[in-house]
Amino acid sequence: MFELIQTDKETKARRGRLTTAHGVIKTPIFMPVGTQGTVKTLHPDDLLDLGSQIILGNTYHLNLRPGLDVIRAAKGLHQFSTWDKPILTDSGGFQVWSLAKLRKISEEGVQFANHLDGSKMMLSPETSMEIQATLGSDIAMLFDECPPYPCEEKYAADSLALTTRWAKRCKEWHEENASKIVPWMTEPSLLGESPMPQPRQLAFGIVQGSSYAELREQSAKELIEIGFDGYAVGGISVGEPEHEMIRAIDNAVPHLPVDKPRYAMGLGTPPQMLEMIARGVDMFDCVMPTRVARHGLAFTEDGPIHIKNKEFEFDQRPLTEHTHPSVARFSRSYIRHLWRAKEMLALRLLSFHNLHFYLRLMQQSREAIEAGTFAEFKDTFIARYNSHKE
Ligand SMILES: CNc1nc2cc(C(=O)NN)ccc2[nH]1
Repeated sequence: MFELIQTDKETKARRGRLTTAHGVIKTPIFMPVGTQGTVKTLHPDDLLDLGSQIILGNTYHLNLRPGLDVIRAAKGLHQFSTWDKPILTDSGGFQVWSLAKLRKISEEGVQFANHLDGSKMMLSPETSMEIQATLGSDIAMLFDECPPYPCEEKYAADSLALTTRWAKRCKEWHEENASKIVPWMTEPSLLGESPMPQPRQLAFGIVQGSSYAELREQSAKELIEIGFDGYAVGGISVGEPEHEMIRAIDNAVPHLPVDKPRYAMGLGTPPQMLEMIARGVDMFDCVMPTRVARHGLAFTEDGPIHIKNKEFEFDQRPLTEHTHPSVARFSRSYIRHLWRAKEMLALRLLSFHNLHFYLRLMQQSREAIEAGTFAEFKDTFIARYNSHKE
């Protein structure tokens, strides 16, 4: 599944290829987030124009709305959304913690009041994996407990022990049932040409352990013992300071197998991603590029800019000199006008631009690793990006 192509000499950065049923993914990679089956404001063709190789969907949201019957009738999320390249689905572990109310965690799973109408729902290792199999994602994430930050060591230890027991149940359910439920496994014609000899849904483990080094190591080792196609570092980007986030990666990644992908969940800013790539992380997902676009923020090589600022009133330059041609044709002055006039095109242009910025940064990182210049690329990019910080 994962071929490690090259490891940088000065850092732990690496270049790889992850083969999934719907396509081969070049890493390091950023995954645009399509929580409810769409990357907000963008058409699947926009994502192809941007060079997006894989997008993320959320089990919690899609199970809640439109619900499994609708997804099943459409023969899975690829058919439903018409995105026919790879999809990774998160398991709902994080959303239950961050979104739902009145959570009751038991050995069985998590009971909660959903964020839409407050009615009671339940997610368990088995139901989460069944939802992900019905969605037919290429990569399914195990159902875990994402501990709050900060939390006591005892809580973190008990939580990771639960996550490990749940990981076993996820793996058992997945091995037994995925091939009978994943639409493109029960009906191979849905998949067509695939780079995978025996196309199957991959399953990734999620390392927890909060901010405790020995717990992160323990979680990694227990998940490796169970055996997954890739390993995510979870329970990060949950409100902890940046140095804690980086420490969590330092405490987990060295214990993960070199020949499997590492995925930092829910992360992060351009500098944070480069720091993580230097530590051997291969995959990222974050709502930031599309979410901050909706707040009028555009990423640039000199740090983010708020397009509504007066300084751009007469600025005839494009958002950045390397932005996508379909955005470069518009001036900052025009996009500022659209934003202030509450024109929907502003949201689309800023979302498109920010995703392009993130995906181009990954492309530049892959090229720098290949050229053996990643350390210099990282330091130069971060220095310029932070130089304009007030
Ligand atoms: C935006 N921050 C953020 N942190 C995350 C953590 C997880 C996790 O631990 N899943 N089990 C998932 C998505 C996340 N997004």
